[in-house]
Amino acid sequence: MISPLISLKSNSVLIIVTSLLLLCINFSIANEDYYYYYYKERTALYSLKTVLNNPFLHKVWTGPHCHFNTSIWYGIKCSADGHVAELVLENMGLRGNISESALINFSELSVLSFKHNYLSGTIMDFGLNPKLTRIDLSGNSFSGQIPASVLRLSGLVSFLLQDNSLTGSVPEFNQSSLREFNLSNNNLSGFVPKTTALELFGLDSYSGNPELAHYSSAGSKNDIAPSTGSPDDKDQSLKAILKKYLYVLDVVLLAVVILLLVLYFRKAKRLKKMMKEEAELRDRETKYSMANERIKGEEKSRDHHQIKSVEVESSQRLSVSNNNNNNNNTNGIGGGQAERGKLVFIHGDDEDDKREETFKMGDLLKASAEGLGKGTSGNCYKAMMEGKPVVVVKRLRNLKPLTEEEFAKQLLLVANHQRHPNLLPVLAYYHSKNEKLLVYEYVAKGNLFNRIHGGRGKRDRIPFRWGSRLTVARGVARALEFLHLNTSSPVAVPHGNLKSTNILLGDNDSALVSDYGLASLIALPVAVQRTVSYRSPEYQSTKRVSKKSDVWSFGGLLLELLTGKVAAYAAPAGARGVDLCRWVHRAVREEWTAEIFDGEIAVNRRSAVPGMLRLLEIALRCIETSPERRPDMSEVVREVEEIQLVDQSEDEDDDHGHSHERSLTDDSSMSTIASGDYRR
Ligand SMILES: Nc1ncnc2c1ncn2[C@@H]1O[C@H](COP(=O)(O)OP(=O)(O)OP(=O)(O)O)[C@@H](O)[C@H]1O
Repeated sequence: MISPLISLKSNSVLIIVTSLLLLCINFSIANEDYYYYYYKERTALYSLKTVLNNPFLHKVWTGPHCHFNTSIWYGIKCSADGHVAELVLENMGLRGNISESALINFSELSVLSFKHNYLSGTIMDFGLNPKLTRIDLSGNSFSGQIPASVLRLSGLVSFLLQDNSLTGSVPEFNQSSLREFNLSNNNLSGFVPKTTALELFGLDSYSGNPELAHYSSAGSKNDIAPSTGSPDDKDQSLKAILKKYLYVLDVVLLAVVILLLVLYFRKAKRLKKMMKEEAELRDRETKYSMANERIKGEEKSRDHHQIKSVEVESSQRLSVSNNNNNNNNTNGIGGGQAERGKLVFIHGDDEDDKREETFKMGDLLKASAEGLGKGTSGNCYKAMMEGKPVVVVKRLRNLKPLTEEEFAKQLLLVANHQRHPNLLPVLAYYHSKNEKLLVYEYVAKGNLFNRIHGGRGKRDRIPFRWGSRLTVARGVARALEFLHLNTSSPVAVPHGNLKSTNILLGDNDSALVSDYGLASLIALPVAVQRTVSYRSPEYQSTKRVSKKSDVWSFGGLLLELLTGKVAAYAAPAGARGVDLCRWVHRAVREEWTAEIFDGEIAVNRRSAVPGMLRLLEIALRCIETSPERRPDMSEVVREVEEIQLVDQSEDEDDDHGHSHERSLTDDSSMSTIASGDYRR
């Protein structure tokens, strides 16, 4: 951006300097001209003084003859630029023979008068006195012809040459400016030319010329001879022409300089503007990227400290005091309708079920948070408050556009479902225009997915044995049964998203099913993405989530428990899964059932095998393609509970006499499963 400005600047400066240099040269030439002409005039005046030889003139014609337009020399007037403009020496009794070239150095001369003296010689050449307007040489003794150069005096007003001894013809004067004209009393001859200018003057102007006829009827053929001039004259005229050109050049150069300056300043202004705009743009970009960075930073810190971001909104608009002890709540939700900005604790209907409101929104806002994971319905954060129980905050997103009342109503349904030992209760919720939060107890042992798949092959992995898996299966079955049978709910709410990451592990491997009841809050397109039940075969035709689709999901969960393989439809982001239903069906069909079970289940426990096969059988019935052929959850619970829970310590025993594979293949149940007779 700067370089064009510099190049423009340097070019312009070069041109300006050159132009100024030329102007200086011109000026010095002009100056030199001035002095040249000044001294030439002076020399001519001195020559004239010598010729005239007049004591008076000798006395007064000294020093500089012109100082600008003033002169101390007698008979001389100067022009503004210090040249002789008038030469008037009248009635002084002057004598002398004036040369023809006596006036050639007076280029500015406009008035010449030597009238009434005794001067002789020929009439001077006026070829280099173009400004002459008045010539009065009357009353002298001039002889010879009237020079043709008088015809070139275009501004001639007065021409008085009477009373001399002139001979020859009258030149063809035709200057329209001519007002006074007298050639009387000379020895002129021929005809007075018939020109418009001369027609103005009568006989008096020609009288006293015996051989001169007043009008030339034939018209004079007097050619105006061009001034031949001396070499010096030629030099003068050349100089005059050169001077004229130099003036023109000066004007042109000056115009160029002005033009360049104008262009330079305009371009500089434009460049300055462009640079300013560019700087502004850069400034804006910097601000924009800084803002972007800031937003990114904010997003990042929101991810890590999500709860903190609520603080801004809450502290601005919301009261942090939360514990609503108002018991006029008929719906079972603590405090009835959520007051704007308050954390609303969810209680059961009866007094016994009242939760202790051990923390407030303010505590939550101050808590340090740790991200647990990004679900499709929102992100989960572990919130650690000082001196308070650790909780999990689920920041909901992709919600249906529900009003606060509708949101509270849906949570009421959840609240009514929550009082079961295998369902993770929602402790509280928070609702504002921009923020919807659910608060849960924190379950330290984590989720079933990590228990099955986490740390495989690592030495510190605690094996997940058959007894624990069966306990989990029972707990989940009971929780689902509870959800499906809950008649107190005005709307039947299937879980809709049953999968191993939504099953948390409490004490003694008790299952805590979470994430239930959210399907009614989430916008449908997102719900389709997240909800495992939507992947059930019948969803393609019915487009509805049902209790039977929950059964299908439960079947899938049992397969995951038994095989230790990740189910593709329920795999969290980043985990690759297999189509467990197809895989297991194939294994059963091809009678390599022994390979179905996770090697870690019961390393060498023969006693566990019947239960495992029984659970596999139940799982296969749950994943029947036709929903009608699937058992309902009550049936499933009964069957799962019939499976004998082997002594936990047996899980750990080593039975070196029987290999795991042999135990399974030897079992007669295998043939039952393979033949498909597990269906009741
Ligand atoms: N109360 C809790 N205690 C401990 N861990 C929890 C608790 N609630 C959720 N988690 C864990 O936090 C993680 C994120 O859960 P979240 O429900 O947001 O996503 P998801 O279960 O992976 O997917 P989806 O949104 O489909 O349910 C999961 O690993 C989940 O097991």
